[in-house]
Formats: sequence, structure tokens, C-alpha cells
Amino acid sequence: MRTYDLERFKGITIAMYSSYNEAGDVDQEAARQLARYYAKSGVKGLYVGGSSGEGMLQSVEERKQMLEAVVAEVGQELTIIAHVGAAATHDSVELARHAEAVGAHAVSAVPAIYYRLSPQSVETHWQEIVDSTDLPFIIYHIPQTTGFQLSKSLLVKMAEQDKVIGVKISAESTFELQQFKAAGGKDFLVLNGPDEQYLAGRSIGADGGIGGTYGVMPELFLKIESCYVQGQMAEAQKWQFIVNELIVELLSFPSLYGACKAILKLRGYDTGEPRLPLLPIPAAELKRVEELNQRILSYISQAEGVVQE
Ligand SMILES: CC(=O)N[C@H](C=O)[C@@H](O)[C@H](O)[C@H](O)CO
Ligand SMILES: CC(=O)C(=O)O
Repeated sequence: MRTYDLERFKGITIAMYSSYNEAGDVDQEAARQLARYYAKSGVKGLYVGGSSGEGMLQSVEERKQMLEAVVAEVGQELTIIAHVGAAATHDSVELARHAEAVGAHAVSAVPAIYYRLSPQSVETHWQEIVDSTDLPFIIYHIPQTTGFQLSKSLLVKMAEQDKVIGVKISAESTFELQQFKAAGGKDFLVLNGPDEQYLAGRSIGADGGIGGTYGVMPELFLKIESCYVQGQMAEAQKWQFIVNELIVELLSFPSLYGACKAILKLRGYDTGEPRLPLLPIPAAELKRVEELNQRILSYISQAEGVVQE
């Protein structure tokens, strides 16, 4: 048995977008408002500074500012996971210590980026982060962006430590997800990455998910989750299919994050543009964003209107 409470990490955790002002700097007030909006949606937690959160495009100082705003606003209500992955172990350790100091509930990290690293190097990187705080640690496995293939043996070695409580898997193989779940054992969390496969991941062993598109439709992922938990598989599948149509459309814009941020802006949460090299949404596409937002909102009211048995 682990000494950490794993329950608080199960279910739906939003990979939160970062908030910037017009000058493009971190906007803590806007981040607080967005965090508050999410707290009202009923999700379990927020993942700050990950892929969707553009942590890799921010300075260490800016990443601290984002995390501080979110923890200050909703740290008592939601589980806050701080992504501290960086190119340099030194920066990750600094961010992890900061996350602990300000009251985040866990830290998480991708393998160090840019260099093509050996498993031993990635292990050392993660271990330094793990050893730097008393917080639980969640591995972030996203080989399509980092190029690092996490082996089952390294996973098991990490998972043997009390502090290493789980892995977030953004690779698209649900078979690998199941294998990691089996290898990690009963007290090891596996969190689904690809939002398009939430139900598939959940069905094959995931304890929940962390995702970016949850941020524009948390209610729909909560719906899939509640149907799944109640054994209403056909209904769960129906909602996953709806979500997937919406994701395909989100992915048709110049950038996914730009589209999601534009949608949030339409709802009164202005988080600014994504940072380059992630592209903003050109004015000519805004009409299409508006239509998509309307579609999402109508599905949300439909999902919330359906009476559960
Ligand atoms: C690279 C990336 O952003 N991955 C996210 C987390 O795994 C997902 O939530 C995707 O945004 C989502 O599945 C849409 O493809
Ligand atoms: C973790 C994740 O889904 C993201 O940061 O986008």
C-alpha cells in the first residue's frame, strides 16, 4: 500500500491552458478565473504547465507564476498536478521544489527534452526530481513529442518507490496502457492521455485521464466517466463518439490550443493567444470557431439534461 491518497488523482483532470495578457505575459488573474470556472464544472483536478499548458514555451519564472495563481484560487478544492518537465534537470528540480512550497499535490514530468537520451539518463533525471520533494510523482509518457520510449522495466523500477504513484500515457496504444497498468500493479495509477480514447483507455485499465480538450468540454468527459462507472457502456460510447467528432474539428484549425483558447474567449475566459510556434487562429476562421463553440455548448446542455437512472 502506498502512503499517498490515490483517489484524488482518479477521474477527470483538465490539462489547463496558460493565460496570457495582450502583451503575451502570464496573466495570473485570468488564470485564476479559468481555474474557478473549472472548479465549478466538477472535475477532479488540474494539470498545470504540461503540453496544453505550454510549460515548455515558458521561462521557469513564468511557470511558477501560472502554478501559484492556480493553487491560490482552487488548491483547496481541486487536485493540482504541476508539470515540471524541462530540458535541464536543474530547472525541473527548481520547479518541483517550488510546486511543493506553494502547495501543489503532485509533480509530473516528461523525460528531459531535446537530447536523445539513454534510459539511464532519463531515469537519473526523473530520480533527481522525485528525490527533491516529498510530493508524489507522476511520469508523463508522450513518446510522439519526446522521442523517448518508456520500457516496462524502467516503469517498474520507478513504480517500486512509494512516491512514484503513476503514469500519464499519451501514447496511442491502449495495449501499452494495459501492459503498464499490469506492470505497475494495483496501487499504481495509469492515466489516459489521448482524449479521443478516453473510454477505450478507461475500459482497458486507466484510472482516469488528463487531457487538453477537457478544457473546452469538461462536462462531456464527466458524462463519459459517469456512464462508464454506472455500466452504461452504450451511452458512454455515444458520448465518446460525439466528443471525437468535436476533437476532429478542433484539430482542423491551425493549432489545437489556439482553437481551444478561442473557444474559452467566447465564453468570457480570455487566456490570450497560444505562444509561437503554436499558431493563433486567424480572423477568417473565427466564425467557424463560433459555430463549433455553439455545437459544444448544445451537447453540454444535452449531456447535463439527461436524467441518470
Ligand atoms: C499533445 C497533447 O496535447 N496531448 C494531450 C494530452 O495527452 C491530449 O489531451 C490531446 O490534446 C488530445 O487528445 C487531442 O488530440
Ligand atoms: C498532460 C496533458 O494532457 C497535457 O499537458 O496536455
